[in-house]
Amino acid sequence: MSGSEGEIGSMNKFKKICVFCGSNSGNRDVFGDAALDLGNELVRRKIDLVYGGGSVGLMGLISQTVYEGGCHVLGVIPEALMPLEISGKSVGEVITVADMHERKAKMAQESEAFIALPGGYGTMEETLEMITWAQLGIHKKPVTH
Ligand SMILES: CC(C)=CCNc1ncnc2c1ncn2[C@@H]1O[C@H](COP(=O)(O)O)[C@@H](O)[C@H]1O
Repeated sequence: MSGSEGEIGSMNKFKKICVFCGSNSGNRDVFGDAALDLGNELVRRKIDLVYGGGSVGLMGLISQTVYEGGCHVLGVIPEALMPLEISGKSVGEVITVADMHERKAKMAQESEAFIALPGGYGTMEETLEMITWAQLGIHKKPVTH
């Protein structure tokens, strides 16, 4: 977790944070470590998680960490992606939506800030959309990494 200290330092004022991250674990242990660290930090600060609803990769890791730590976990996933991104059981509350656009809008609506962890094109796309929405004044929520 890097980002500006100011934003991270004031993370306590948030109750629900959306995390964008990979649906894979990546090829270096540091990516998984970052997901575990952030998950534990959210738990320590009693902050609930909003995420893409997958049980695989870094998404699975952070959602399990936050859920097992006793905070609320809300996953938002398009029905068509469920076979791809949920293997076994996902944790917490899961909302199914019609498509990717609705997913991003719902995740944005449900959270007070956004954090990007390592990930692939999906993570990049979601993070950039939140940055451009902020730039356009569609929301005033911080986006960091
Ligand atoms: C159809 C359409 C408008 C696509 C725009 N593109 C996307 N919009 C929103 N989430 C995405 C998009 N592409 C991938 N994702 C999601 O981003 C998450 C992370 O993907 P990745 O492993 O970083 O790769 C996954 O849950 C994946 O489903």
